[in-house]
Amino acid sequence: MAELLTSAQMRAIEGAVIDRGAVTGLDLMERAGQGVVDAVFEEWPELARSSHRATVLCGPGNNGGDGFVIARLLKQRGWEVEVFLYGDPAKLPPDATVNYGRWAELGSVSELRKTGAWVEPLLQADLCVDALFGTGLTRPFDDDHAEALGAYVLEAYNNIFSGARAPYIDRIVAVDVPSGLCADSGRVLSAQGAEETDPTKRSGVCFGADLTVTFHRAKLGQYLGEGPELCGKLVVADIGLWGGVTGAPPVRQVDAAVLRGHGLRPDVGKRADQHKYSHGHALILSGLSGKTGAARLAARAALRVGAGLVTLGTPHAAVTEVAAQLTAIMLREIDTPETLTRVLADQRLTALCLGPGFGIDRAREFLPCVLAAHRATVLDADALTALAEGETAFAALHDRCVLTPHAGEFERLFPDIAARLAEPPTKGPAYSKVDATRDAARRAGCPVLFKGSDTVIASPDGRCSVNAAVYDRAAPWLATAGTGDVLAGLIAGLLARGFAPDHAAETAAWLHVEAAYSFGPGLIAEDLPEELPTVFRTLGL
Ligand SMILES: NC(=O)C1=CN([C@@H]2O[C@H](COP(=O)(O)OP(=O)(O)OC[C@H]3O[C@@H](n4cnc5c(N)ncnc54)[C@H](O)[C@@H]3O)[C@@H](O)[C@H]2O)[C@@H](O)CC1
Ligand SMILES: Nc1ncnc2c1ncn2[C@@H]1O[C@H](COP(=O)(O)OP(=O)(O)O)[C@@H](O)[C@H]1O
Ligand SMILES: [K+]
Repeated sequence: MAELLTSAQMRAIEGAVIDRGAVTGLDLMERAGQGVVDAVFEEWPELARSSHRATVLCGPGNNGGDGFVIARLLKQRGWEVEVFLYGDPAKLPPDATVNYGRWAELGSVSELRKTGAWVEPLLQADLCVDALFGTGLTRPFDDDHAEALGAYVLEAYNNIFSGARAPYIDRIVAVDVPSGLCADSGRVLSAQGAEETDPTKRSGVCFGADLTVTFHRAKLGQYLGEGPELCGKLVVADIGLWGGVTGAPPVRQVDAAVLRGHGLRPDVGKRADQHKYSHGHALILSGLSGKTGAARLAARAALRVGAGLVTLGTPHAAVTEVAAQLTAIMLREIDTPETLTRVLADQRLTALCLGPGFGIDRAREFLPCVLAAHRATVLDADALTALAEGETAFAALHDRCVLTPHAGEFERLFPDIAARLAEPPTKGPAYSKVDATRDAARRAGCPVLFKGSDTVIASPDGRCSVNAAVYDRAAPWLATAGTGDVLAGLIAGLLARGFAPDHAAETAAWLHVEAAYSFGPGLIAEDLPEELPTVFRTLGL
């Protein structure tokens, strides 16, 4: 189980190990610098074969200290190295001061000025080392430097609005975090109101990288928001620290190990002595005629993920349409909330799914009855919109519900939280999608799965995980109509099987991306459930 750390958690882990006298900050800085050099040669083996030219940009804190170590290690290999410092050498923290001194015996340090004298060497370098700011970034670049950096970053190499990159610098490695990116939120810090005077400052300035080498554990901001794109590729270097987060629940990265813990074991959690009713019965409520596709997708996903039985609760007018397209999935006519209440008297129905293609008016009508049933329930799509309208319905949410909003639905459900998340981040650590989802889950009293390529799942007690489809798990072809309905169905199927709501959400989100990744480009929503058997087999589940 991988924990994703905040800056404060990383500092606490480092501090605890140093306090025990097991290692010094200087040792850690040396290992960090070495870790970056090793990762650079691993990524670009051509650089290891002979000496080259590097420009190292150092900042005023320990990130800059790492930069001085890297400069020295490269110089010792015969490289031509130019070092620029942003800040006053007299104000460097102690370990960075030591490494500044060690470097000063080998080469000079120029001031990183607004004049941009550093831009020319940077353009000619084979490697640019960004050691300006790491986990200590607390505010956006100061105006004068932002001007120089901004002009350069935006125009010459990394246009963060269009994502276009000019091919000026071959290789940029970020030490720990791309400078300008908040390590906790994955957001680029920007000056308040800057966009009013200068549109190029709207998203702030960040030094995007081809490779980011972080230490001990990945940081949250490397998996959220703009983080993955700006990090390029992410490598975690072991610098001999140990220990994890204490106190508050850590944010975990969902992975196969987490899933096994949730019950998705080699037999997919099923035993030979069990029968279909041992694996639960999911009821997916379908929309009206012409709108039944979403619920059918969800139902198929629920069945594929292992629910013993799946029934589509279908309005009378849509029965023929739905019946024509079902085989293993069962059908039950449900026209009114009263009928639903009668159907739910059968306690073998272990999970419900309301929302996909259901229609907002009908969702409004059915929601009270669905919530009153106190079953494990996924609320998605139209059910979320209906939920956002009524305080009574919201108050009826219980801890066996799972809410699965995309950004638009999240804004409708939690307007104040969404507004806070939308504010330009001017200070680090900035309010993040993790913070927002945790706040939402606390208010709702049930797990919330906030969708996106950086899906966040939070529970009311603060437990939280991230299922990010980024780096080597990127599956942008998931952004196609109906994939959200499949996700709702996967959660419903797992709830039916008895998974706890947060475990069902995590497991479903992970399988959803695995299935998309396994299928590849060209994917449409229908393909996702059909890809699950391959995913299970590949994983040895
Ligand atoms: N925590 C750890 O265990 C380790 C940390 N190391 C390095 O230390 C870094 C953290 O060091 P620091 O906490 O000193 O933080 P940073 O080096 O990231 O920067 C903090 C300094 O920059 C200033 N600052 C922040 N935002 C600024 C802005 N916009 N303009 C001008 N100045 C600004 C702060 O006032 C402070 O002086 C990590 O990112 C990593 O590179 C490594 O040496 C290895 C171990
Ligand atoms: N770029 C992306 N990378 C990975 N997953 C994505 C991306 N864009 C969307 N998704 C996922 O696809 C699904 C889309 O759901 P949703 O927006 O509800 O669509 P729909 O209503 O059409 O089913 C979500 O699970 C979301 O996390
Ligand atoms: K950096």
